[in-house]
Amino acid sequence: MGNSTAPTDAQLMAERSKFLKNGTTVGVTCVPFSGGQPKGGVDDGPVEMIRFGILDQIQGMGYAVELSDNMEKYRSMRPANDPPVDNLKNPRYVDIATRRVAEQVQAHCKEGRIALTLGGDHSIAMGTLVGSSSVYGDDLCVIWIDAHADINTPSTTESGNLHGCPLSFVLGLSEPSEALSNAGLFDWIKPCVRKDRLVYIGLRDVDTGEKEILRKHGIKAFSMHDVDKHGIGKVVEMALDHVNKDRLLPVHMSFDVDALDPTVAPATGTPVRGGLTFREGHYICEAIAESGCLVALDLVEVNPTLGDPESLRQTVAVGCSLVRCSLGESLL
Ligand SMILES: NC(=[NH2+])NCCC[C@H](N)C(=O)O
Ligand SMILES: [Mn+2]
Ligand SMILES: [Mn+2]
Repeated sequence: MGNSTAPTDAQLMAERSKFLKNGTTVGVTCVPFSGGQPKGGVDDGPVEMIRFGILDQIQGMGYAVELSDNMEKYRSMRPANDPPVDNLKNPRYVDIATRRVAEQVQAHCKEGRIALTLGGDHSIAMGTLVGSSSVYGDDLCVIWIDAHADINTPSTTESGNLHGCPLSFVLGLSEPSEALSNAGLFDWIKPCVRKDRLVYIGLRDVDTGEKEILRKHGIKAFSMHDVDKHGIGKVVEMALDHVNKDRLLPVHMSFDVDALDPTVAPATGTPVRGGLTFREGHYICEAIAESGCLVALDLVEVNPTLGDPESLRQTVAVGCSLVRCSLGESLL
């Protein structure tokens, strides 16, 4: 008693608000990019969310908004000739675009802004995680909300779509193949996220090769089965306990809208039945906001061209609302 070295509640509270205080500015990077998978339209995600008013909504919550420029640049980055390397599709396009994302996210994090990235397909997380981890280093915790594990390596991916692979790159799970290194692709991505600081929520469509990877590396995952079994409140608590026991470390949340049930977010490229309800998705975002640890947020895979106008409106609206909740909108 008295001379205990454990931090007091007041110290913990002060530490906890650290990131939020720094983050009174939200640094937004819009990435109209679809090269990580075959369906066009996901590149219209950011502009639809902006049209829906996401930037004004964030400002309305009292944040300053700093918008990275040149969002249209991403479309013009597509190389004229981009044949597959090792079965990976559009490898040069994904390489160059995600490299740009990394620079933009890094710049926001360096300034102490909350880095919000609007996608685009999930391959862009190669860039967002390189960017945030370049500033927060080993401390960075990654909470990946998704129906999919997105942890295929260039040798396990069956589809060759790089939106199914970003985590294997940032975790450094495979040596670059000869073909990739000869082409000089993705050599700028060094292992930058710790395996024990990654946790998933929402999984329900995981490839056989990915299951092996998760098992082999002891990566923690809460599937929809776990959500049903324990309830979302307990699952989020266990997920945070796993990566961030004292709630003192910076958190990067990467939210794939297909984690939600297709009845809640229909306009997305790889929908899977049996997903998170509207409230479960929002609960996760609220709990992360409440932790005060959020330093970076990706909202990806909104594809406004899939489905009817009502599916589009519904998906864009839910995407914007997840972003606002992650920034604390619904906390009292
Ligand atoms: N970000 C996503 N929606 N990823 C879906 C990935 C699906 C599949 N596992 C693949 O690697 O192709
Ligand atoms: Mn997904
Ligand atoms: Mn994903």
